[in-house]
Amino acid sequence: MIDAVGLRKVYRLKDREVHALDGVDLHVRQGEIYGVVGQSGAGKSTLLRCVNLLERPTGGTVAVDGAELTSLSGARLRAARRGIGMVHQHFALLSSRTVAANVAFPLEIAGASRGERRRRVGELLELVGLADKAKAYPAQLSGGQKQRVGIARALASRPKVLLSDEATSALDPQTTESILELLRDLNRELDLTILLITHEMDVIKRICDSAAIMESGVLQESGAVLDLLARPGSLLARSLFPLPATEAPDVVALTYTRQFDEPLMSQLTRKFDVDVNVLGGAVETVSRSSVGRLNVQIQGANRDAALDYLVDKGLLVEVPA
Ligand SMILES: Nc1ncnc2c1ncn2[C@@H]1O[C@H](COP(=O)(O)OP(=O)(O)OP(=O)(O)O)[C@@H](O)[C@H]1O
Repeated sequence: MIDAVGLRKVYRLKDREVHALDGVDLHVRQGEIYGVVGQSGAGKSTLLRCVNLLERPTGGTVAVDGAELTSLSGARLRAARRGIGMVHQHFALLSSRTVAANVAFPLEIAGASRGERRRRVGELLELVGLADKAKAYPAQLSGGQKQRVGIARALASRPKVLLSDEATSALDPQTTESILELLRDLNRELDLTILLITHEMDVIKRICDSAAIMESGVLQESGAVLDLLARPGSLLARSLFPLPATEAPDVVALTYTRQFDEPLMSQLTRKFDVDVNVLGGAVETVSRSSVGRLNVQIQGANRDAALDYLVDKGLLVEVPA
């Protein structure tokens, strides 16, 4: 749905150049939620702005829903952009307009009739759970409600793709949770493809199907979240499930990305006569799958056979960092 190839963006300042994007390949599939995570200055916002051509990349190509945006300009680019909605960290609402008028704004620009606008705004406010706030002004809303208005406005022109620029980072944890749930619901109900940028690992854990880790204008790793977690040395695994440092002997870091019906640890003890001691880690639901990453001390004469058994069962067995 989104294919960016070899994206580069260079800002030329008086005394130096900033390579904000340094050869980014990004492939977002139809209907998925894709999260790009990285620290401040990594290039996330630049990437988002280059995907919808709010900024023209210095090099590379961007195609969204089959249209190569980098080869378009003027009216044709504006038309293609209507298929891409965007939500912002600080909501970007017009304070002098009511909630309904904010949501209607892109429809006015697109030349929709008054009746059409009224009908569509009603549908959109219903969709984001704000049907009773149509006549309120932004200043009368909570942060979460403002973001719901931002999302309704972004969906006004029925885009297939939604770009989210840190949509939850100005919100408290509970409100964040409800906005993430809304994004997940919209993704499923409308088959909406969502590309979001965030510095919060939790956002990746909660709603993303795929993810990329960005640093210094480069995607360091990218792919389906569960595939990345199962990869040896995965940065995403280390960031989502940090394991405490340990000095204890014979410890392995175990990662698994599915639920096991059998009690693996007690099987190990029984089958191989080893001592098993879970020292730390976490088990959580990620991408609708049970994911565990644990530091486990395994000791005994048959330790190697026990580790081979875990590998055969599909667990990733690593020496902890
Ligand atoms: N208009 C601009 N002119 C010059 N440099 C810029 C411009 N926009 C971004 N940069 C630089 O490009 C790099 C990437 O910035 P970008 O805002 O994309 O990062 P980010 O990961 O989104 O960070 P944050 O989370 O803080 O927004 C930074 O070094 C930034 O200073």
